[in-house]
Amino acid sequence: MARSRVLVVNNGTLSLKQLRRRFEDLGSDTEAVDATSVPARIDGRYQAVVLSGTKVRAYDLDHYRPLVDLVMGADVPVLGICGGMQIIAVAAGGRLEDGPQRVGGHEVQVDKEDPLFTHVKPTVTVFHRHTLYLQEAPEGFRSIGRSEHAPVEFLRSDDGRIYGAQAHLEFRSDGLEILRGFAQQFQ
Ligand SMILES: NC(=O)CC[C@H](N)C(=O)O
Repeated sequence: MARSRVLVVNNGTLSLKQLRRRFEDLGSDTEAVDATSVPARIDGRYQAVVLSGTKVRAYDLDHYRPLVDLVMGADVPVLGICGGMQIIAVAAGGRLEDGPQRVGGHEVQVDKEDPLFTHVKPTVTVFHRHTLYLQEAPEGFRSIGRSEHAPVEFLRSDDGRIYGAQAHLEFRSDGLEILRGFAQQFQ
């Protein structure tokens, strides 16, 4: 079977290489583009879209409009990592809170019944590197993971096509197993 192709949107993350590498190890080819030069449509060229983390502290939706239009209109699975999840949440009307800086491994309780978490236990340890966080899932989404720091550690659209993770799943073994759960939805 031909390898699936994942479009990795680089929003300025420090860990683009690791993120691409994880999907390549899981059996997909990856193509990286900057947020400002995403294609207008998927047109069957990619089987999934992954949004990397960011460096910014506020999201100018005009800047991200082409990316948001692509994500919302696509017919393939989407995963937003850290700032990538925040872009999706803000575009859907969510509000980000300013928290203390959080860097390192932290425990998160996840909804085991979701296919994203097929390969992990109900409590995972994942790597965080962020300050902003979501207090509430925006309309059309719900939280499928929470911690003592944030009530929305993982986000899922009501139709199950769009996922978000506040943690950098490209690090730590639980993160990789969650990426495996995501990859199984299109591979
Ligand atoms: N690593 C990231 O993607 C950071 C996201 C966002 N800028 C924050 O500080 O929360």
